[in-house]
Formats: sequence, C-alpha cells, structure tokens
Amino acid sequence: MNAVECLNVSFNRGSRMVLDDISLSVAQGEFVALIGHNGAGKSTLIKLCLGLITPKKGKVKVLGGRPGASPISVGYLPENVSFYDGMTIRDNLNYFADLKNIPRQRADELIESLGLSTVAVQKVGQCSKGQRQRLGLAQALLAKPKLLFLDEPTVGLDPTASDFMYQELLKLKERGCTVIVCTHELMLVEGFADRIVMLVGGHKAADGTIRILSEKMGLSFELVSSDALNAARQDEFLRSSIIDGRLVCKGTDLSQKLIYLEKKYGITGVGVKNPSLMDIYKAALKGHQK
Ligand SMILES: Nc1ncnc2c1ncn2[C@@H]1O[C@H](COP(=O)(O)OP(=O)(O)OP(=O)(O)O)[C@@H](O)[C@H]1O
Repeated sequence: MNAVECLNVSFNRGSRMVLDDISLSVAQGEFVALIGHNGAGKSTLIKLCLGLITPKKGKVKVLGGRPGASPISVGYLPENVSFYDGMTIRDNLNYFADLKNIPRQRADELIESLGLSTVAVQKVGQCSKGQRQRLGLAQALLAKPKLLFLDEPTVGLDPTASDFMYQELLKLKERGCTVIVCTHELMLVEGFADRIVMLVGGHKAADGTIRILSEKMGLSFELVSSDALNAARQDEFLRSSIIDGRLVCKGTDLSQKLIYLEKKYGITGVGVKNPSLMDIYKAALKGHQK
C-alpha cells in the first residue's frame, strides 16, 4: 500500500483549473520534495491529500483510505501555523495534545527532543520564528504520524534552524514515516529528498530522483578530476566536452566517458557532480512553457 496515491486528479477554483490530471504515488517511508513556482498548485495538492478539499475529477487515497479518514496517522505543518500567542509553548502543545486525546507526556517528549525545553515556559508571542516552527513540528508529530506533510517549513529560518528541521525530518523518515515537503528552498531540500515532484501551472512537470530527471532532461554532469580535465585537453574525442573550463557530459554518456578515461589514460576515481535541483527546476519550467 502506498502512502499517497493520486490518480488523474483535477481541481478547479471557479472556472480556473488549479490542478490538471495529476497522477502521483508516494511509497511508505519515502521523502518527497514537492516543488514549483508560486501558484503552481503545491498547497492545493497537499490540501486534497488531507481531505480539506475534494477533487473535481480523479481519486486520492491516503494510507489506503479516503483523505482525512485517518487524521491521527497524518501530520500536517501548514505554511502559516498559528498558536495562542499569550500561552506558553508547553501550554499550547498540551492544548493540542488534549484536543487530539493524546497523553501530555507525548508533548513533554517532543519539547525535549525538539530542543524546546529551555523555552517551554516562554509565551509563543515572544518566540523566534525558529522556535515557533519547532513548536509547529511538535504539533504535527504529536500523534506519531505515519505520513507527514509540511508546507514550506523553513521559510524565514536561519541556516542552522533550517538544517535542524531537515535533520529531524530525516530521523522521521529513518523511522519509517513518509515525508512530503513543499518548498522553494531547492539547495536545502536536494540533499534530503529521495525524489522530486515538480508542478508547473497545475501540471506535473517532473517526477523522479535528481539523477533520473537530469538524465531525462539531458542535463550536464561534471567529471571532477584534474587528471581527466588535463587528459581531455589533449584528446580529440573529449576536447569538445570541455565547457567553461569544466569537463561535462550527458548522463547517458557518463559511463562511456568514465570507461574511456580509464582504458586510454588509466584515470580512475573520477568524481561525478550531478546537476543541481535548480538546474532541474529551470529545465522543467522551460520544457513546460514551450
Ligand atoms: N482559497 C483560494 N481561493 C481561490 N484561489 C485560490 C485559493 N487558494 C489558492 N488559490 C489559487 O490556486 C492556485 C494554486 O495555489 P496554491 O496555493 O496551491 O499554489 P502553491 O504552488 O502552493 O503556491 P506558493 O508557492 O505561492 O505557496 C493559485 O493560482 C492560487 O491563486
């Protein structure tokens, strides 16, 4: 059973098409980055999976059932999570625990594990953005969800706080939780996500690992080796692969080039630098606007 299954899902707001024929499967335990320009439909897709809105066409299944059918198993950190500013961090979390019928001991555990102990008695209105987001994550994790949706969880966070957030998400994935993060922070998410799903104008424009998408899109991989670069400068076959002082090739030519370097020049251990998620983003955007 997949954690999320969308089959030919379309959603309109009035006469405007917001999502068009989206099919998407997310396996349990996967970490998926949902990316795309402003207004692409990312939050809408998350809301459909949460059962907050219903598709005009197509089917959505979450943890094998109807979206919204197992709220305890699904955690959600919305883009603008709101708390009671006049209450402390601990009281806010206890309040949500009580609402969900979860023992307050779980709130204590999360305060401890998410590094909120020293500020637990601080009023939320006096918390930094990073502390609020940790509280937001704690709220989403109260029920130990099997599936977690996060909508731009690191907006406005400093690099340490953002890294903390992603390290926590990685720990959850390691424990088998499915994580779906909607974000614009491509450089940050590319090191964590197993797979990228990109929406453009309500359509699915890309779906796969960075490696596979790069190959499909014909993006350039860099062969990182000064020996290989020096050899290529003297080599008729490789010379044309030097662009802006870097030795590059398409994913489909990669193994051929590596074998050639080893056989002809005895060069081994050549590092391969994948295209970045930003390269994929730009290529998918361009490909979709043709
Ligand atoms: N409540 C609403 N009423 C009317 N239109 C809406 C509403 N919410 C979203 N939309 C529209 O639906 C489209 C998709 O919005 P959505 O919030 O899903 O995009 P997004 O990819 O999450 O964007 P962003 O990166 O800016 O958060 C946009 O054109 C937006 O204007």
